[in-house]
Amino acid sequence: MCTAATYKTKDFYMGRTLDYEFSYGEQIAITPRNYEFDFRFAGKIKSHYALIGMAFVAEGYPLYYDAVNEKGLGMAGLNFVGNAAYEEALPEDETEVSQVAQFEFIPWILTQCATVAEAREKLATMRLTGTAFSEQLPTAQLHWIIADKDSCIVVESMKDGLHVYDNPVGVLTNNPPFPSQMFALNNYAGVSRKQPESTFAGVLQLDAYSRGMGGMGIPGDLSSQSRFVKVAFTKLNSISGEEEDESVSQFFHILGSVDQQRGCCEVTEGKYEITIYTSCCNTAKGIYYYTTYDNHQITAVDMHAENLDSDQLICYPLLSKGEVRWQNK
Ligand SMILES: C[C@H](CCC(=O)NCCS(=O)(=O)O)[C@H]1CC[C@H]2[C@@H]3CC[C@@H]4C[C@H](O)CC[C@]4(C)[C@H]3C[C@H](O)[C@]12C
Repeated sequence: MCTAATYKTKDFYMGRTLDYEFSYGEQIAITPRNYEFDFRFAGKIKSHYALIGMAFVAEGYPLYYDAVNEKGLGMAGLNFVGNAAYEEALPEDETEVSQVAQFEFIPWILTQCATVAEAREKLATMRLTGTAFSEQLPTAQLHWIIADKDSCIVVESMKDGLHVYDNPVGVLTNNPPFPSQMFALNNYAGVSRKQPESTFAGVLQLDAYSRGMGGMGIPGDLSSQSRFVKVAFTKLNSISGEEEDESVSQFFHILGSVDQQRGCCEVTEGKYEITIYTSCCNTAKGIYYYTTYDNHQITAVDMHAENLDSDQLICYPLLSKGEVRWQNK
């Protein structure tokens, strides 16, 4: 499972958790403006917006899980198992629109679009194909969240075509499809950050004996529908200072509300899903912050500290070992 969220204070932030039972060996990858993208069907793009994000680098190619470009447009791919269905690639002369393999969808959009509005235009003239990157890396079943500081959409490629939905909460998890996830919020219309009134029945005066009782009913399990509700409530009620430190700290608390602890979700005998990493990107500044399961210290990589006119990928391995800061020895 995974969860993605957006958050706006003075700047706009976007990030995700990646929950899984093993890691591919992903890294922070910065793709500078002159790295040549050789798209499977759509040709080469030699000069483009620079990207920063989390990627598994295979044969020198950044297979992005989530990324942001220098214009402040961000995108993340999350599992959508059982619902994702892609197009078959057609011979070039049989299609008018650009064909894009699912593994190159993030670079396709982020190298060329500065805003969600521009991404929507690209989406209207493309076919997303199920083409695998390689035999060892078969097609992933994903759906995507795309956001800038003003709007947010979800893209789902299903048997009945490519859907593009407005996302007014700025949150995405996994199954079921996005419209169902949103609909489920109706079940929680009564929850609140405020203490409940005693409205159970006129004859009973019930007591709010603890703080936080307005949120009673919000699910706490790790299913994707439950995480959607939990993180939507947390995000939409979030209050923080506007400054960078306060915003980033709050962002990690938002995604922390759906953190997965080893042992609570068994996927196969003896294998447990955990939150491998949590990310938070300041989309305006191009800074990628992250924590890992064992390293709670927020670590950051700034794309603008690199030569963005280069043509070579720049990678930073995840710092995944935690450190205790001793105070008395
Ligand atoms: C496993 C992850 C989702 C985690 C998740 O959601 N786990 C809950 C399971 S569940 O929701 O409960 O069922 C997803 C998210 C992004 C994916 C990569 C995207 C690029 C690339 C695409 C290629 O085609 C295949 C290889 C590739 C490196 C992908 C590997 C893997 O697929 C990644 C890491």
